[in-house]
Order: sequence, then structure tokens, then C-alpha cells
Amino acid sequence: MASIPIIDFSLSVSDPKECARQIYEASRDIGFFYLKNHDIAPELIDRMFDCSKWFFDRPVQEKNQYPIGPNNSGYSPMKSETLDPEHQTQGDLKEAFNITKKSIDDESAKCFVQGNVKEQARVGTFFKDLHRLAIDIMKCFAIALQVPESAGGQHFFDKSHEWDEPSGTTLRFLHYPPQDSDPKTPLAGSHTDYGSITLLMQKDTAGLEVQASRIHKDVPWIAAPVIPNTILINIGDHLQMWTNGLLKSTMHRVTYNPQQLHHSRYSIACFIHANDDTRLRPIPSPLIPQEMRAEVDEFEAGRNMTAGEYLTWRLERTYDFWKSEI
Ligand SMILES: O=C(O)CCC(=O)C(=O)O
Ligand SMILES: [Fe+2]
Repeated sequence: MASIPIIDFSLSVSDPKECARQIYEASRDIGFFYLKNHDIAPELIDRMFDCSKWFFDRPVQEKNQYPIGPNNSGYSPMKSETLDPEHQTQGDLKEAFNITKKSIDDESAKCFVQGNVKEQARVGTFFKDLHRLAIDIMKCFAIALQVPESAGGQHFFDKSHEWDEPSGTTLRFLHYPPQDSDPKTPLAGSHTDYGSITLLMQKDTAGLEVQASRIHKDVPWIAAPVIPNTILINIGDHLQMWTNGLLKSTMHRVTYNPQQLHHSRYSIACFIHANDDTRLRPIPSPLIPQEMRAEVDEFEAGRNMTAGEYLTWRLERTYDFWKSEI
């Protein structure tokens, strides 16, 4: 059965081609991989989980001071997002706080750290560190996909993922509160991520599950356990569209392990998106099939959109506030 590989990211310095090969294979086969020996300081990650717990422990009126809206920053309460609207009977059993590149210095981000500006700066550093790591990972894709030098070579993705350009890139803190009994719905419904790649940090409580095949719908879901000192990376819809389905934007969801029903689960996701004006059409690479693959059909709508339009299109389908505005 497919499993999620662990890739040693120190290879990106010592043997970039080998690193690119391993990342490419994992992204083609399962769409998920763990990175060890990345350069994000473990103390910083721990600190961010502390911030997350402090925030989610606050009374709901306080958390709701900056509710999420069309700019995709701020607080989304329990059940306000439904990641799998076709199958879910209730919204996701999670609460979240989003920080975007634009909101990082705002009052909303300050509210997340209860007014502590030093902590707010630390959150900003963390976000930028993750973005830098993401650019290094994207370089591996450009190497593996043999993007011609004339199109930018290994730096092909740099210009479409600039920190200073408007994009949907978002840092998201998630909290799945304990349940009294086994909920009949997943805590986060099945979905694919909307951007280029996602960097996910989990702590203590497992629950993430991954569908190992997009083609064979009956394959079992496999667990993506918490592996200390790793960051879990997954491919998002942009990369699937850019590669005409060669790389996989894999379905995933969050369920509770009954043994951990009474524990809170915390995770932190950094969703990396291309600049808003980036097209989602196949990129220059000799490896990308010209024929559209069946499993990419469902993303057909995105092919005529920019990255920014695609994000809006996906968010409109999952958030209550958007539905009530229509
Ligand atoms: O909390 C997790 O582990 C995963 C969350 C997730 O998949 C998402 O927010 O897109
Ligand atoms: Fe996700």
C-alpha cells in the first residue's frame, strides 16, 4: 500500500538533483511527503503552537473580534467552513485563525497574540521562514520537471511566488476541540488544497488522513501521523493544473482516532499560493503530458482562471459568510 515518504531536505544542499527526484516521485505517487532537516527552528514552531493555544482558549466573543471575510484573514468559528459541501451534513468541527501577507501587521494579527507586538513580529518571522522554505521546495519541482533555462530553469517558480506580490498565501492556525462522542462527520471534510503547496505542522494529536489514489476511489484512506521534527508537505491544485495532472493534489480530511477523542488537536498550515495574476495552465516542461488526464477534469473550471480567481471560486463554496452574502 502507498505510504507517505520522509525526505531529508539537507539533500537540497548536498545533492539537489537527488532531492528533486525524491520530491517529484512522492508528489507524483501520493502528493504528500514529510520533510526532515528543514531549517525552521523547532523552538519557533513550539512557540507558535503555544500562541495558537493561548488564542483558542480565549472566550469566543474575543476571538470573533476580527471575523473572517472575503479577504480570507481573521477568525472562523466552529462549523463555519464546510470543506466537503457535497457530503457533509454539518460544518467542520474546527475553529481557525488566518493571517495573510497583507494582515500580518494589522490589528487582526495583533488580536491573535492578545496585543503582544513582539509575539506578532515572531509570527511574521515564522510566516516568512515558511515562505522561504516553500520557495526552496518549489525549486526542486522546477529541477525535476526540467524547466528549460530559457523559461527560468530552477528559478521558474520564483517570480510567480514573490512575497511582495498579492497572492492567497495564508498562515492558518487550526484547533479541533475535544468531542464527547465519536462525531459522525469528519472534523474537516475531504478536500484538496487550493494553492501550489501546503506546509503542515501537527502537534501531539493525530487525525489527518490522505486518499492514496485519486483514480481508484475505493482505496483506503491512510493516516498521516505526527512525526516529530518534520513538516508535512502536500501538493495543491495549482501544481496539479500546471502539470496537467502529473503531480497530484491529493484528497485529505481530518477524523478523530477514538482513543484521542477527548484531546484537542492543533495544527498549523501555511498555504502557498501563486501571485494572484498567475495563469493555471501547463508550464514549460518536457515531462508534462499534453493530453488532459481524466482526473484533472474536475479542475477544468480553474484552467481559464488566474490563481486569485480560483481561490475566490473555491472559498465561495465552503464558507458560510460567503453563502449568506449571495
Ligand atoms: O489540520 C490538519 O491537519 C489539516 C488541515 C487541512 O487540511 C486544511 O486546512 O486544508
Ligand atoms: Fe487541506
